[in-house]
Amino acid sequence: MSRSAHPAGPRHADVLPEGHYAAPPTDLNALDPKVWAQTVTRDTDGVVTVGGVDVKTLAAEFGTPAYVLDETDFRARARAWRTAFGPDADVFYAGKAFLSRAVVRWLHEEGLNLDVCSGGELVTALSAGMPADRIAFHGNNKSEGEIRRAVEAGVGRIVLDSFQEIVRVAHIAQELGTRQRVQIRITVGVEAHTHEFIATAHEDQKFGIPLAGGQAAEAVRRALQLDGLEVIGIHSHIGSQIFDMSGFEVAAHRVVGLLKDIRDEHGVELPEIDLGGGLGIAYTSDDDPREPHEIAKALTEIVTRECEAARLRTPRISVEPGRAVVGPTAFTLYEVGTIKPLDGLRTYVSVDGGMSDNIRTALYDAEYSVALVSRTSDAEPMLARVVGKHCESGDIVVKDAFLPGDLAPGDLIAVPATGAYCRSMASNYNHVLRPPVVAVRDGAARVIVRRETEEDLLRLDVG
Ligand SMILES: Cc1ncc(COP(=O)(O)O)c(C=O)c1O
Ligand SMILES: N[C@@H](CCCC[NH3+])C(=O)O
Repeated sequence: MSRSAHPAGPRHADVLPEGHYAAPPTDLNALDPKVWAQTVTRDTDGVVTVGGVDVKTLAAEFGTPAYVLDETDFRARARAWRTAFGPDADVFYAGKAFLSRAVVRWLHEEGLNLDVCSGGELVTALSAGMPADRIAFHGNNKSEGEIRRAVEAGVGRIVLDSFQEIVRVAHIAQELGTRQRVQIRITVGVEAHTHEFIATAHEDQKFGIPLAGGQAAEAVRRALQLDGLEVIGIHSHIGSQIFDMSGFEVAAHRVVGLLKDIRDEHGVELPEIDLGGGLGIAYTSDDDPREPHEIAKALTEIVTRECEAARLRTPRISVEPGRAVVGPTAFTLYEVGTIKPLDGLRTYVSVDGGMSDNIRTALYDAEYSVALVSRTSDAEPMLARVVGKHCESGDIVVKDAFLPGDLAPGDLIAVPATGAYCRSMASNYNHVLRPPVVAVRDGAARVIVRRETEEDLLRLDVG
């Protein structure tokens, strides 16, 4: 394919981006290990490889767009979380970030538990052999059918999210002649420093039961009276993509405060607390996430200290990382299509996917980086915006990016750190087919979620 050269992008002061892309990086061919999966490298010929397979081969074999997942990295991160928390704590991978049967098997093998939040996630987990007692079932509006299925399967815990659900789950468990282990999700009133749509511990929102006004204490009071429930602990999840540990500190303080009140009122020391997920990852080189061992140490110390002060036995801690396990392990591989330089503004680089495979930029103003991966280039950087093929001007994948000025149709570019909440929130908008997930390891690539086909679309449309 011929390469049409494009002018080195505009430098108009008004359009220069803030933050990560305020200035072009010194080397556009460099791949920052902070944002790329562990086994990603550039070959001597300039082509990027992952797990020993180069992206040109992947594109030829599986097509584009495709999510390319580094299995070695996924397993390493899962293991790092497991090891960091040790045998006296539990790590529940949050399946909402990305779930497939292969992933469930890897998690099982690496000793993690699983958090699911719908019947669909539950059936995926069970069908891939995750033992039911290692599954936690979440959700603010679980249907009776979902609850029944979870109780029948014998899930390790159901996380109760409302007063109505306390009664509903107790009733179903009794009907099925069992006692369901439950945690009660509370909102501790923390303002997590993250996007408004993904903060979940302030009181004015749909998740959990507020600690404020004694509502959480009342929920525990009611749950303890019901024969169908075994209350094992309190759950708090403060939000997502969080770097600052102070929110967790406040949350732990307030959860332990509730445990103390429960002990004082009922003479019961609940044996478990779950501090949720939400740990941030690097989407760009400006982000500095903490390692699992640092997080484990910090959380364990906070809970132990708070419990000592309250004269409580330290409960078993669990956490639910999703993004921090899978997010960095995948990139989205796109083929460049139309390139449109707009004088004095920027160059629009269209790819063969878009908001249907990554809604996060449109939804949360998320920042991503991007690189040319099918070759290297010494061309001048151009200020670009990577956009999709949807009928929507907000269909932006990477808002501000510097790409080489000689970028051309047919080049492959990749957006790293798309392992979490991209495939799982993918849509069929404009009847665009959802991309496959290709897992790569030790020189071999295999599809773990296949590409949607036109037949799939037509099969759903029953006329
Ligand atoms: C209850 C619960 N646990 C865990 C998670 C996983 O969050 P993250 O992927 O940010 O770790 C979420 C999503 O924010 C959640 O709602
Ligand atoms: N889906 C969100 C996070 C919400 C997580 C679920 N509570 C994201 O992409 O960041």
